[in-house]
Amino acid sequence: MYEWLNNLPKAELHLHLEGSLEPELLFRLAERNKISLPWKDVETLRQAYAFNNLQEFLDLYYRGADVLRTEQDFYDLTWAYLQKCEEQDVVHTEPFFDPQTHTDRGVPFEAVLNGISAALADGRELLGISSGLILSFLRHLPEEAAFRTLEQALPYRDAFFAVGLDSSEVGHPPSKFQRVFDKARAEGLLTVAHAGEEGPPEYIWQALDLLKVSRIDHGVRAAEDPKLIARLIEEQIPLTVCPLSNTKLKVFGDMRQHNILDLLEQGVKVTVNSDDPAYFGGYVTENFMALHESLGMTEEQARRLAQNSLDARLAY
Ligand SMILES: Nc1ncnc2[nH]cnc12
Ligand SMILES: [Zn+2]
Repeated sequence: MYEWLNNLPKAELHLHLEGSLEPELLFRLAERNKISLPWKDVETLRQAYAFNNLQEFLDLYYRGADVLRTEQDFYDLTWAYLQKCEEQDVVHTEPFFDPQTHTDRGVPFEAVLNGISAALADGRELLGISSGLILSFLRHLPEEAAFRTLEQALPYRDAFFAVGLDSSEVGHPPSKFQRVFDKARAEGLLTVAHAGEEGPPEYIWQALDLLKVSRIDHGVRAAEDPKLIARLIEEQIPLTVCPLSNTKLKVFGDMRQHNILDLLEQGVKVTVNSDDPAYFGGYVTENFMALHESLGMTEEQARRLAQNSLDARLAY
């Protein structure tokens, strides 16, 4: 089944480039940039990947991202991810990057964007993988900081097609960023947002009504609100679901409790994605495989999930 799932052409629509930083590359970049790390080796770092919630993960994710300093680092990070895409028949990807994670440490915005963009261009040319980049704001930071990031990014408007919203969800509702997203849409950008990962269904309503998103990232807590589920089905709003992430961050206690196949059978446009594969134990095929092993996902369901991912693309 693994090979069959691996060979299924698919799109990945929820992937944080910083979350694809494998421990081996993290150590190599630390050495290249002469940064000392608190972990003695790759194995010790991997052992630290045990999380009870989103925040515990984010603390380590931001710590890991500190080894990314130069344009070449961002190129290498993105290129390594694209090689995984090639291995797993991901024919199209719409990754996120979090500029504030880097600019707040003094890394120039241009180094981040140019490194990522150059790798995505090579991915298109050398691997035949189409892509579109999403600039994501960190929701635990103030609205003002998101505005500054958008202003900084607008001169490079052609390098990304949408804005997103990620980081610590609870206590930072989409409404906090309504004006920033209004500005982004006025500039012709599309919008997406993480909502209903740890946060309540109300945050999904806000993402739809206030941020006017084209997709919801995660959205699994929509299942608690029948009216919301009816709307997602009626409007065929895609959810970019990340099964391994949800179990590693204890959104679901166990993969056997995951609701993705129930949502699929109800008619919700769900897709399968890896979120932060270096931290959660697998890329997109491993996420499909977990659904097969724990939920009995059939080949027919896998085909529908893969087709949903191709249908839910926003960048061409
Ligand atoms: N799953 C996730 N939720 C929120 N912010 C994130 N940043 C990276 N991964 C994330
Ligand atoms: Zn995410």
